Amino acid sequence: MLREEEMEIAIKVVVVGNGAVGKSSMIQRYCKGIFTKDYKKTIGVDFLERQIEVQSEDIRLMLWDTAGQEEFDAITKAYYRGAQACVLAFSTVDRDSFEAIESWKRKVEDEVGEISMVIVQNKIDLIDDAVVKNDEAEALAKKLRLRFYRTSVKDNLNVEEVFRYLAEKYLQQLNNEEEDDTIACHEIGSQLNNPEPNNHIEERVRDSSKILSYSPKVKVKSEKHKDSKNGKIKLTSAYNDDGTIHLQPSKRRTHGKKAVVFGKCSVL
Ligand SMILES: Nc1nc2c(ncn2[C@@H]2O[C@H](COP(=O)(O)OP(=O)(O)OP(=O)(O)O)[C@@H](O)[C@H]2O)c(=O)[nH]1
Repeated sequence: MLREEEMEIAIKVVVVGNGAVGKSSMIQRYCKGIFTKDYKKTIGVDFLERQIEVQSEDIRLMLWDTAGQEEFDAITKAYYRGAQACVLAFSTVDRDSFEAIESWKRKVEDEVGEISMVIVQNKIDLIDDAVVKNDEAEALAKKLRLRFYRTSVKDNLNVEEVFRYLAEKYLQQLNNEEEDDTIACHEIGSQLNNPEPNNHIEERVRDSSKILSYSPKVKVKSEKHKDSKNGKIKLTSAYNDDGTIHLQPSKRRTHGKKAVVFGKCSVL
Protein backbone atom coordinates (compact mmCIF):
# COMPACT_ATOMS: atom_id res chain seq x y z
CA MET A 1 0.00 0.00 0.00
CA LEU A 2 1.33 3.41 -0.91
CA ARG A 3 1.66 5.89 1.88
CA GLU A 4 0.28 9.32 1.40
CA GLU A 5 3.77 10.86 1.58
CA GLU A 6 4.81 8.85 -1.44
CA MET A 7 2.36 10.55 -3.73
CA GLU A 8 3.09 13.41 -5.98
CA ILE A 9 0.21 15.68 -6.68
CA ALA A 10 -0.12 17.37 -10.02
CA ILE A 11 -2.79 19.90 -10.78
CA LYS A 12 -3.83 20.96 -14.22
CA VAL A 13 -4.86 24.61 -14.18
CA VAL A 14 -6.37 26.27 -17.24
CA VAL A 15 -6.13 30.03 -17.56
CA VAL A 16 -8.94 31.49 -19.66
CA GLY A 17 -10.30 34.90 -20.57
CA ASN A 18 -10.50 37.29 -23.52
CA GLY A 19 -7.49 38.08 -25.67
CA ALA A 20 -4.82 40.41 -24.25
CA VAL A 21 -6.01 40.33 -20.63
CA GLY A 22 -2.59 39.01 -19.62
CA LYS A 23 -2.97 35.22 -19.41
CA SER A 24 0.34 34.36 -21.05
CA SER A 25 2.05 37.12 -19.08
CA MET A 26 0.64 35.76 -15.82
CA ILE A 27 1.89 32.25 -16.49
CA GLN A 28 5.28 33.52 -17.62
CA ARG A 29 5.57 35.69 -14.53
CA TYR A 30 4.67 32.81 -12.26
CA CYS A 31 6.86 30.20 -13.91
CA LYS A 32 9.76 32.16 -15.26
CA GLY A 33 9.68 35.33 -13.17
CA ILE A 34 9.62 37.57 -16.22
CA PHE A 35 7.35 40.20 -17.75
CA THR A 36 7.42 41.48 -21.30
CA LYS A 37 5.57 44.44 -22.68
CA ASP A 38 5.10 42.94 -26.12
CA TYR A 39 1.82 41.34 -26.98
CA LYS A 40 2.02 38.12 -28.91
CA LYS A 41 -1.36 36.47 -29.09
CA THR A 42 -1.44 32.84 -28.12
CA ILE A 43 -2.20 30.49 -30.96
CA GLY A 44 -4.11 27.53 -29.58
CA VAL A 45 -2.53 26.58 -26.26
CA ASP A 46 0.75 26.76 -24.45
CA PHE A 47 1.97 25.04 -21.32
CA LEU A 48 4.34 25.77 -18.44
CA GLU A 49 4.78 24.16 -15.07
CA ARG A 50 6.05 25.03 -11.63
CA GLN A 51 6.50 23.03 -8.50
CA ILE A 52 5.56 24.47 -5.12
CA GLU A 53 5.19 23.24 -1.58
CA VAL A 54 1.83 23.59 0.09
CA GLN A 55 1.18 22.22 3.58
CA SER A 56 4.35 20.11 3.30
CA GLU A 57 3.15 18.56 0.05
CA ASP A 58 4.99 18.88 -3.23
CA ILE A 59 2.53 20.12 -5.79
CA ARG A 60 3.19 20.32 -9.48
CA LEU A 61 1.12 23.01 -11.11
CA MET A 62 0.68 22.50 -14.80
CA LEU A 63 -0.48 25.81 -16.21
CA TRP A 64 -2.28 25.76 -19.52
CA ASP A 65 -2.33 29.02 -21.35
CA THR A 66 -5.24 29.11 -23.75
CA ALA A 67 -5.89 31.56 -26.57
CA GLY A 68 -8.39 34.25 -25.70
CA GLN A 69 -9.43 34.92 -29.28
CA GLU A 70 -12.69 33.29 -30.20
CA GLU A 71 -11.27 31.97 -33.47
CA PHE A 72 -9.32 29.40 -31.43
CA ASP A 73 -12.26 28.23 -29.28
CA ALA A 74 -12.57 24.89 -31.01
CA ILE A 75 -8.92 24.06 -30.33
CA THR A 76 -8.69 25.35 -26.79
CA LYS A 77 -11.84 23.60 -25.59
CA ALA A 78 -10.19 20.24 -26.08
CA TYR A 79 -7.44 21.27 -23.68
CA TYR A 80 -9.81 22.01 -20.81
CA ARG A 81 -10.29 18.28 -20.33
CA GLY A 82 -8.71 16.93 -17.21
CA ALA A 83 -8.35 20.36 -15.60
CA GLN A 84 -8.84 20.50 -11.84
CA ALA A 85 -8.70 24.25 -11.51
CA CYS A 86 -9.28 27.34 -13.59
CA VAL A 87 -8.35 31.02 -13.59
CA LEU A 88 -11.01 33.27 -15.15
CA ALA A 89 -9.12 36.40 -16.11
CA PHE A 90 -10.22 39.84 -17.21
CA SER A 91 -8.47 43.17 -17.61
CA THR A 92 -9.01 46.38 -15.64
CA VAL A 93 -9.01 48.35 -18.89
CA ASP A 94 -11.17 46.07 -21.04
CA ARG A 95 -14.88 46.13 -20.27
CA ASP A 96 -15.70 43.32 -22.71
CA SER A 97 -13.28 41.01 -20.98
CA PHE A 98 -15.13 41.56 -17.69
CA GLU A 99 -18.49 40.92 -19.28
CA ALA A 100 -17.20 37.71 -20.84
CA ILE A 101 -16.26 36.10 -17.51
CA GLU A 102 -19.51 34.17 -17.08
CA SER A 103 -19.33 32.85 -20.60
CA TRP A 104 -15.74 31.65 -20.03
CA LYS A 105 -16.90 29.91 -16.88
CA ARG A 106 -19.61 28.15 -18.85
CA LYS A 107 -17.23 27.14 -21.62
CA VAL A 108 -14.93 25.46 -19.13
CA GLU A 109 -17.74 23.85 -17.17
CA ASP A 110 -19.28 22.48 -20.36
CA GLU A 111 -16.09 20.51 -20.86
CA VAL A 112 -15.04 19.54 -17.34
CA GLY A 113 -17.97 20.15 -15.03
CA GLU A 114 -17.54 22.03 -11.76
CA ILE A 115 -13.93 22.60 -10.75
CA SER A 116 -12.18 25.09 -8.48
CA MET A 117 -12.14 28.50 -10.07
CA VAL A 118 -10.96 31.95 -9.23
CA ILE A 119 -11.70 35.32 -10.84
CA VAL A 120 -8.69 37.51 -11.54
CA GLN A 121 -8.78 41.17 -12.45
CA ASN A 122 -5.41 41.81 -14.02
CA LYS A 123 -3.61 45.06 -14.92
CA ILE A 124 -4.57 46.66 -11.63
CA ASP A 125 -1.57 48.98 -12.14
CA LEU A 126 -3.77 50.72 -14.72
CA ILE A 127 -6.48 51.42 -12.12
CA ASP A 128 -6.63 55.12 -13.11
CA ASP A 129 -7.99 54.05 -16.50
CA ALA A 130 -10.29 51.37 -15.09
CA VAL A 131 -13.50 50.62 -16.97
CA VAL A 132 -14.80 48.20 -14.37
CA LYS A 133 -15.88 49.45 -10.95
CA ASN A 134 -14.59 47.66 -7.87
CA ASP A 135 -18.04 46.85 -6.56
CA GLU A 136 -19.14 45.45 -9.93
CA ALA A 137 -16.26 43.02 -9.96
CA GLU A 138 -16.85 42.06 -6.34
CA ALA A 139 -20.56 41.56 -7.01
CA LEU A 140 -19.80 39.22 -9.89
CA ALA A 141 -17.46 37.15 -7.73
CA LYS A 142 -20.10 37.00 -5.02
CA LYS A 143 -22.78 35.98 -7.50
CA LEU A 144 -20.60 33.21 -8.92
CA ARG A 145 -19.39 32.35 -5.42
CA LEU A 146 -15.75 32.53 -6.43
CA ARG A 147 -12.66 33.96 -4.76
CA PHE A 148 -11.62 37.23 -6.40
CA TYR A 149 -8.06 38.54 -6.82
CA ARG A 150 -6.75 41.77 -8.26
CA THR A 151 -3.36 41.31 -9.85
CA SER A 152 -0.73 43.22 -11.70
CA VAL A 153 1.47 40.86 -13.61
CA LYS A 154 3.56 43.87 -14.55
CA ASP A 155 4.26 44.80 -10.91
CA ASN A 156 4.21 41.19 -9.74
CA LEU A 157 1.29 41.78 -7.43
CA ASN A 158 -0.81 38.86 -6.16
CA VAL A 159 0.15 36.41 -8.89
CA GLU A 160 1.67 33.88 -6.48
CA GLU A 161 -1.41 34.13 -4.27
CA VAL A 162 -3.79 33.14 -7.07
CA PHE A 163 -2.05 29.87 -7.83
CA ARG A 164 -1.33 29.07 -4.20
CA TYR A 165 -5.01 29.48 -3.40
CA LEU A 166 -5.99 27.04 -6.17
CA ALA A 167 -3.40 24.53 -5.00
CA GLU A 168 -4.60 24.77 -1.39
CA LYS A 169 -8.19 24.37 -2.46
CA TYR A 170 -7.35 21.27 -4.44
CA LEU A 171 -5.41 19.76 -1.54
CA GLN A 172 -8.37 20.37 0.70
CA GLN A 173 -10.60 18.51 -1.76
CA LEU A 174 -8.16 15.60 -1.86
CA ASN A 175 -8.12 15.41 1.92
CA ASN A 176 -11.90 15.32 1.99
CA GLU A 177 -11.93 12.55 -0.61
CA GLU A 178 -9.36 10.65 1.40
CA GLU A 179 -11.63 10.75 4.44
CA ASP A 180 -14.48 9.36 2.34
CA ASP A 181 -12.20 6.58 1.09
CA THR A 182 -11.29 5.60 4.63
CA ILE A 183 -14.97 5.20 5.41
CA ALA A 184 -15.40 3.08 2.27
CA CYS A 185 -12.50 0.82 3.36
CA HIS A 186 -14.06 0.31 6.78
CA GLU A 187 -17.34 -0.64 5.13
CA ILE A 188 -15.65 -3.24 2.97
CA GLY A 189 -13.79 -4.61 5.97
CA SER A 190 -16.98 -5.16 7.88
CA GLN A 191 -18.64 -6.83 4.91
CA LEU A 192 -15.73 -9.24 4.55
CA ASN A 193 -16.43 -10.46 8.05
CA ASN A 194 -19.89 -11.40 6.89
CA PRO A 195 -19.80 -15.17 6.14
CA GLU A 196 -22.57 -15.03 3.51
CA PRO A 197 -21.31 -15.33 -0.06
CA ASN A 198 -21.96 -12.12 -1.85
CA ASN A 199 -20.94 -11.22 -5.36
CA HIS A 200 -21.22 -7.56 -4.64
CA ILE A 201 -18.61 -7.84 -1.93
CA GLU A 202 -16.25 -9.57 -4.30
CA GLU A 203 -16.74 -6.82 -6.80
CA ARG A 204 -16.14 -4.16 -4.21
CA VAL A 205 -13.04 -5.86 -2.91
CA ARG A 206 -11.65 -5.82 -6.41
CA ASP A 207 -12.41 -2.13 -6.50
CA SER A 208 -10.90 -1.65 -3.08
CA SER A 209 -7.41 -2.20 -4.47
CA LYS A 210 -7.93 1.18 -6.02
CA ILE A 211 -9.08 2.58 -2.72
CA LEU A 212 -6.00 1.21 -1.00
CA SER A 213 -3.82 2.87 -3.55
CA TYR A 214 -5.17 6.17 -2.33
CA SER A 215 -7.94 7.06 -4.72
CA PRO A 216 -10.97 4.90 -5.36
CA LYS A 217 -11.69 5.91 -8.89
CA VAL A 218 -8.23 6.17 -10.36
CA LYS A 219 -7.50 3.87 -13.22
CA VAL A 220 -3.87 4.60 -13.83
CA LYS A 221 -3.62 5.64 -17.39
CA SER A 222 -0.51 7.69 -17.96
CA GLU A 223 -0.35 10.70 -20.17
CA LYS A 224 2.84 11.31 -21.97
CA HIS A 225 4.12 14.70 -22.92
CA LYS A 226 7.10 15.37 -25.03
CA ASP A 227 9.73 17.34 -23.20
CA SER A 228 10.99 19.69 -25.82
CA LYS A 229 14.12 20.46 -23.81
CA ASN A 230 15.65 17.03 -24.10
CA GLY A 231 13.25 15.37 -26.50
CA LYS A 232 12.35 12.71 -23.93
CA ILE A 233 8.86 11.52 -23.28
CA LYS A 234 7.90 12.51 -19.76
CA LEU A 235 5.25 10.75 -17.73
CA THR A 236 3.25 13.40 -16.05
CA SER A 237 0.08 12.15 -14.53
CA ALA A 238 -2.55 9.57 -13.90
CA TYR A 239 -6.02 10.23 -15.21
CA ASN A 240 -9.24 8.44 -14.47
CA ASP A 241 -11.84 7.89 -17.16
CA ASP A 242 -13.16 11.41 -17.07
CA GLY A 243 -9.63 12.74 -16.71
CA THR A 244 -10.10 14.35 -13.32
CA ILE A 245 -7.66 12.83 -10.83
CA HIS A 246 -3.93 13.20 -11.20
CA LEU A 247 -2.07 11.20 -8.59
CA GLN A 248 1.07 9.33 -9.12
CA PRO A 249 3.47 7.55 -6.84
CA SER A 250 6.75 9.33 -6.95
CA LYS A 251 10.03 7.65 -6.13
CA ARG A 252 11.51 11.08 -5.63
CA ARG A 253 9.68 11.48 -2.34
CA THR A 254 10.42 8.28 -0.51
CA HIS A 255 13.31 9.02 1.78
CA GLY A 256 11.69 11.21 4.34
CA LYS A 257 13.50 14.24 2.99
CA LYS A 258 11.69 16.20 0.37
CA ALA A 259 13.44 17.67 -2.59
CA VAL A 260 11.43 20.85 -2.77
CA VAL A 261 12.04 22.79 -5.93
CA PHE A 262 10.75 26.34 -6.00
CA GLY A 263 10.13 28.05 -9.26
CA LYS A 264 11.20 25.13 -11.36
CA CYS A 265 9.83 25.43 -14.85
CA SER A 266 9.94 23.48 -17.99
CA VAL A 267 8.43 24.12 -21.33
CA LEU A 268 6.65 21.10 -22.75
N1 LIG B 1 0.03 47.32 -17.66
C1 LIG B 1 -0.03 45.99 -17.66
N2 LIG B 1 0.07 45.31 -18.81
C2 LIG B 1 0.00 43.96 -18.76
C3 LIG B 1 -0.19 43.25 -17.55
N3 LIG B 1 -0.25 41.92 -17.83
C4 LIG B 1 -0.09 41.82 -19.16
N4 LIG B 1 0.07 43.02 -19.73
C5 LIG B 1 0.28 43.32 -21.17
O1 LIG B 1 -0.92 43.00 -21.85
C6 LIG B 1 -0.63 42.53 -23.16
C7 LIG B 1 -1.33 41.20 -23.40
O2 LIG B 1 -0.76 40.22 -22.55
P1 LIG B 1 -0.81 38.65 -22.88
O3 LIG B 1 -0.26 37.99 -21.68
O4 LIG B 1 -0.16 38.39 -24.17
O5 LIG B 1 -2.37 38.45 -23.03
P2 LIG B 1 -3.19 37.08 -23.26
O6 LIG B 1 -4.38 37.15 -22.38
O7 LIG B 1 -2.31 35.91 -23.10
O8 LIG B 1 -3.65 37.24 -24.79
P3 LIG B 1 -4.10 36.07 -25.84
O9 LIG B 1 -2.89 35.23 -26.08
O10 LIG B 1 -4.50 36.82 -27.09
O11 LIG B 1 -5.23 35.33 -25.26
C8 LIG B 1 0.90 42.46 -23.27
O12 LIG B 1 1.34 43.59 -23.95
C9 LIG B 1 1.35 42.48 -21.82
O13 LIG B 1 2.62 43.06 -21.68
C10 LIG B 1 -0.32 44.01 -16.33
O14 LIG B 1 -0.50 43.51 -15.22
N5 LIG B 1 -0.25 45.38 -16.45
